Amino acid sequence: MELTVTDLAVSRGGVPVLEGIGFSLPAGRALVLRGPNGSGKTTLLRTVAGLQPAFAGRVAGAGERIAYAAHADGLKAMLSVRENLTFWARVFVHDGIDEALDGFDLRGLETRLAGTLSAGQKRRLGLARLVVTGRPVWVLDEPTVSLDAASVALFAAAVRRHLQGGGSALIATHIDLGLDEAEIFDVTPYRAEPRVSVQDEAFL
Ligand SMILES: Nc1ncnc2c1ncn2[C@@H]1O[C@H](COP(=O)(O)OP(=O)(O)OP(=O)(O)O)[C@@H](O)[C@H]1O
Repeated sequence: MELTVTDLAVSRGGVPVLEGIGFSLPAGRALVLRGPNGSGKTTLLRTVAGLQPAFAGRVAGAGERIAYAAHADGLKAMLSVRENLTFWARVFVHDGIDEALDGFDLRGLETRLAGTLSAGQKRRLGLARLVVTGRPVWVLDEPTVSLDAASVALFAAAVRRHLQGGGSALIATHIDLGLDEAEIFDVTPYRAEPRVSVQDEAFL
Protein backbone atom coordinates (compact mmCIF):
# COMPACT_ATOMS: atom_id res chain seq x y z
CA MET A 1 0.00 0.00 0.00
CA GLU A 2 1.36 3.38 -0.85
CA LEU A 3 1.16 6.69 0.96
CA THR A 4 -0.70 9.17 -1.22
CA VAL A 5 -1.00 12.90 -0.69
CA THR A 6 -3.47 14.69 -2.94
CA ASP A 7 -3.90 18.42 -3.43
CA LEU A 8 -3.06 19.17 0.19
CA ALA A 9 -3.43 22.66 1.63
CA VAL A 10 -2.44 23.55 5.19
CA SER A 11 -2.40 26.76 7.26
CA ARG A 12 -0.43 27.53 10.42
CA GLY A 13 -1.75 30.21 12.75
CA GLY A 14 -4.34 31.14 10.12
CA VAL A 15 -1.69 31.77 7.46
CA PRO A 16 -1.55 29.50 4.38
CA VAL A 17 1.71 27.53 4.33
CA LEU A 18 1.11 24.73 1.81
CA GLU A 19 -1.15 24.51 -1.20
CA GLY A 20 -1.66 21.98 -3.98
CA ILE A 21 0.85 19.47 -2.56
CA GLY A 22 0.66 16.02 -4.10
CA PHE A 23 2.89 12.95 -4.29
CA SER A 24 2.80 9.22 -3.78
CA LEU A 25 5.28 7.08 -1.92
CA PRO A 26 5.16 3.37 -2.77
CA ALA A 27 6.51 0.58 -0.54
CA GLY A 28 10.28 0.24 -0.84
CA ARG A 29 10.86 3.89 -1.73
CA ALA A 30 12.19 6.99 0.01
CA LEU A 31 11.19 10.57 -0.70
CA VAL A 32 13.37 13.42 0.55
CA LEU A 33 11.70 16.79 1.15
CA ARG A 34 13.85 19.76 0.31
CA GLY A 35 13.12 23.45 0.66
CA PRO A 36 14.37 26.57 2.40
CA ASN A 37 13.71 27.32 6.08
CA GLY A 38 10.04 28.05 6.63
CA SER A 39 8.87 26.53 3.34
CA GLY A 40 6.61 24.04 5.13
CA LYS A 41 8.51 20.73 5.37
CA THR A 42 7.70 20.19 9.06
CA THR A 43 4.11 21.27 8.42
CA LEU A 44 3.81 18.71 5.64
CA LEU A 45 5.30 15.91 7.77
CA ARG A 46 3.03 16.77 10.72
CA THR A 47 0.01 16.73 8.44
CA VAL A 48 0.96 13.36 6.96
CA ALA A 49 1.45 12.05 10.53
CA GLY A 50 -2.03 13.26 11.49
CA LEU A 51 -0.79 15.88 13.95
CA GLN A 52 -1.83 18.90 11.92
CA PRO A 53 -5.21 19.32 10.21
CA ALA A 54 -5.36 20.13 6.51
CA PHE A 55 -7.97 22.54 5.21
CA ALA A 56 -8.05 20.87 1.80
CA GLY A 57 -6.81 17.69 0.18
CA ARG A 58 -6.30 14.13 1.30
CA VAL A 59 -3.69 11.87 2.88
CA ALA A 60 -4.23 8.14 2.29
CA GLY A 61 -2.24 5.15 3.51
CA ALA A 62 -1.01 6.93 6.66
CA GLY A 63 -2.66 6.68 10.10
CA GLU A 64 -1.43 3.67 12.04
CA ARG A 65 1.11 2.85 9.34
CA ILE A 66 3.22 5.88 10.33
CA ALA A 67 6.18 6.05 12.70
CA TYR A 68 6.96 9.74 13.17
CA ALA A 69 10.28 11.03 14.49
CA ALA A 70 10.39 14.78 15.09
CA HIS A 71 13.06 17.14 16.40
CA ALA A 72 12.57 16.11 20.03
CA ASP A 73 13.87 12.65 20.81
CA GLY A 74 11.05 11.89 23.28
CA LEU A 75 13.18 9.55 25.35
CA LYS A 76 12.54 8.42 28.92
CA ALA A 77 15.54 9.93 30.74
CA MET A 78 15.34 7.61 33.76
CA LEU A 79 15.17 4.41 31.71
CA SER A 80 18.22 2.73 30.22
CA VAL A 81 18.81 2.53 26.49
CA ARG A 82 17.50 -1.04 26.37
CA GLU A 83 14.55 -0.19 28.65
CA ASN A 84 13.59 2.70 26.36
CA LEU A 85 13.52 0.36 23.37
CA THR A 86 11.64 -2.30 25.34
CA PHE A 87 9.07 0.29 26.41
CA TRP A 88 8.41 1.38 22.83
CA ALA A 89 8.42 -2.19 21.51
CA ARG A 90 5.62 -2.97 24.01
CA VAL A 91 3.67 0.16 23.08
CA PHE A 92 3.77 -0.89 19.43
CA VAL A 93 3.39 -4.60 20.22
CA HIS A 94 6.48 -5.39 18.21
CA ASP A 95 10.08 -6.48 18.84
CA GLY A 96 13.25 -5.68 16.91
CA ILE A 97 15.20 -4.53 20.00
CA ASP A 98 18.39 -6.36 19.06
CA GLU A 99 18.20 -5.11 15.49
CA ALA A 100 17.72 -1.56 16.82
CA LEU A 101 20.69 -1.83 19.21
CA ASP A 102 22.96 -3.25 16.49
CA GLY A 103 21.73 -0.95 13.73
CA PHE A 104 22.44 2.21 15.68
CA ASP A 105 25.63 1.07 17.43
CA LEU A 106 24.02 1.16 20.89
CA ARG A 107 25.32 -2.13 22.31
CA GLY A 108 27.98 -0.43 24.41
CA LEU A 109 25.36 1.92 25.85
CA GLU A 110 22.58 -0.61 26.55
CA THR A 111 22.55 -0.13 30.34
CA ARG A 112 23.16 3.63 30.37
CA LEU A 113 20.29 5.90 31.45
CA ALA A 114 19.01 7.74 28.40
CA GLY A 115 19.24 11.05 30.29
CA THR A 116 23.03 10.66 30.54
CA LEU A 117 23.63 10.21 26.78
CA SER A 118 25.27 12.82 24.57
CA ALA A 119 23.12 14.68 22.03
CA GLY A 120 24.20 12.42 19.16
CA GLN A 121 23.74 9.25 21.24
CA LYS A 122 20.24 10.40 22.20
CA ARG A 123 19.51 10.98 18.56
CA ARG A 124 20.71 7.47 17.67
CA LEU A 125 18.41 6.02 20.35
CA GLY A 126 15.51 8.18 19.14
CA LEU A 127 16.00 6.85 15.61
CA ALA A 128 16.53 3.26 16.81
CA ARG A 129 13.03 3.49 18.24
CA LEU A 130 11.69 3.51 14.66
CA VAL A 131 12.90 -0.07 14.24
CA VAL A 132 10.93 -1.35 17.23
CA THR A 133 7.67 0.25 16.08
CA GLY A 134 7.40 -2.23 13.23
CA ARG A 135 5.52 0.46 11.31
CA PRO A 136 6.02 0.56 7.55
CA VAL A 137 6.08 4.31 6.83
CA TRP A 138 8.85 6.30 8.54
CA VAL A 139 8.18 10.05 8.62
CA LEU A 140 11.34 11.81 9.70
CA ASP A 141 11.98 15.48 10.42
CA GLU A 142 15.67 16.41 10.24
CA PRO A 143 16.73 12.98 11.50
CA THR A 144 20.47 13.63 11.31
CA VAL A 145 20.65 16.67 13.61
CA SER A 146 23.55 16.12 16.10
CA LEU A 147 24.80 13.02 14.23
CA ASP A 148 28.44 12.70 13.16
CA ALA A 149 29.36 11.32 9.73
CA ALA A 150 29.59 7.72 10.97
CA SER A 151 26.14 7.95 12.59
CA VAL A 152 24.63 9.48 9.45
CA ALA A 153 25.95 6.44 7.57
CA LEU A 154 24.38 4.11 10.17
CA PHE A 155 21.10 5.93 9.79
CA ALA A 156 21.23 5.72 5.98
CA ALA A 157 21.94 1.98 6.24
CA ALA A 158 18.95 1.55 8.59
CA VAL A 159 16.69 3.38 6.14
CA ARG A 160 17.99 1.21 3.31
CA ARG A 161 17.23 -1.99 5.28
CA HIS A 162 13.77 -0.62 6.02
CA LEU A 163 13.15 -0.01 2.31
CA GLN A 164 14.47 -3.43 1.38
CA GLY A 165 12.05 -4.92 3.91
CA GLY A 166 9.14 -3.28 2.08
CA GLY A 167 8.95 -0.11 4.18
CA SER A 168 9.04 3.47 2.96
CA ALA A 169 10.42 6.76 4.28
CA LEU A 170 9.47 10.41 3.96
CA ILE A 171 12.38 12.52 5.17
CA ALA A 172 12.90 16.27 5.55
CA THR A 173 16.60 17.06 5.58
CA HIS A 174 19.01 19.79 4.61
CA ILE A 175 21.96 17.40 4.23
CA ASP A 176 22.87 14.74 1.71
CA LEU A 177 22.08 11.40 3.35
CA GLY A 178 23.91 9.40 0.71
CA LEU A 179 20.61 7.70 -0.17
CA ASP A 180 21.05 7.86 -3.91
CA GLU A 181 17.93 5.81 -4.48
CA ALA A 182 15.72 8.44 -2.80
CA GLU A 183 13.59 10.76 -4.89
CA ILE A 184 13.49 14.48 -4.14
CA PHE A 185 10.34 16.53 -3.58
CA ASP A 186 10.76 20.30 -3.51
CA VAL A 187 8.56 22.10 -1.00
CA THR A 188 8.34 25.60 -2.39
CA PRO A 189 7.42 28.52 -0.14
CA TYR A 190 3.74 29.42 -0.42
CA ARG A 191 3.09 32.46 -2.57
CA ALA A 192 -0.33 34.07 -2.50
CA GLU A 193 -1.74 34.83 -5.95
CA PRO A 194 -1.06 38.48 -6.69
CA ARG A 195 -4.30 40.38 -6.35
CA VAL A 196 -5.33 42.46 -9.33
CA SER A 197 -7.02 45.67 -8.26
CA VAL A 198 -9.94 47.13 -10.15
CA GLN A 199 -7.67 50.00 -11.14
CA ASP A 200 -5.03 47.61 -12.57
CA GLU A 201 -7.69 45.63 -14.41
CA ALA A 202 -8.45 48.69 -16.49
CA PHE A 203 -4.98 48.29 -18.02
CA LEU A 204 -5.23 44.51 -18.75
N1 LIG B 1 2.35 27.53 15.22
C1 LIG B 1 2.58 28.34 14.18
N2 LIG B 1 1.88 29.49 14.03
C2 LIG B 1 2.09 30.29 12.99
N3 LIG B 1 2.97 30.02 12.00
C3 LIG B 1 3.67 28.89 12.11
C4 LIG B 1 3.53 27.99 13.19
N4 LIG B 1 4.37 26.96 12.99
C5 LIG B 1 5.02 27.20 11.85
N5 LIG B 1 4.62 28.36 11.31
C6 LIG B 1 5.08 28.97 10.06
O1 LIG B 1 4.78 28.05 9.02
C7 LIG B 1 5.79 28.12 8.01
C8 LIG B 1 6.32 26.72 7.72
O2 LIG B 1 7.01 26.25 8.86
P1 LIG B 1 7.71 24.83 8.86
O3 LIG B 1 8.24 24.60 10.25
O4 LIG B 1 6.76 23.83 8.31
O5 LIG B 1 8.90 25.04 7.82
P2 LIG B 1 10.16 24.13 7.48
O6 LIG B 1 10.26 24.04 5.99
O7 LIG B 1 10.07 22.84 8.22
O8 LIG B 1 11.35 25.02 8.04
P3 LIG B 1 12.84 24.64 8.56
O9 LIG B 1 13.65 24.24 7.36
O10 LIG B 1 13.29 25.95 9.14
O11 LIG B 1 12.69 23.56 9.61
C9 LIG B 1 6.85 29.10 8.53
O12 LIG B 1 6.64 30.35 7.94
C10 LIG B 1 6.58 29.15 10.02
O13 LIG B 1 6.97 30.38 10.56
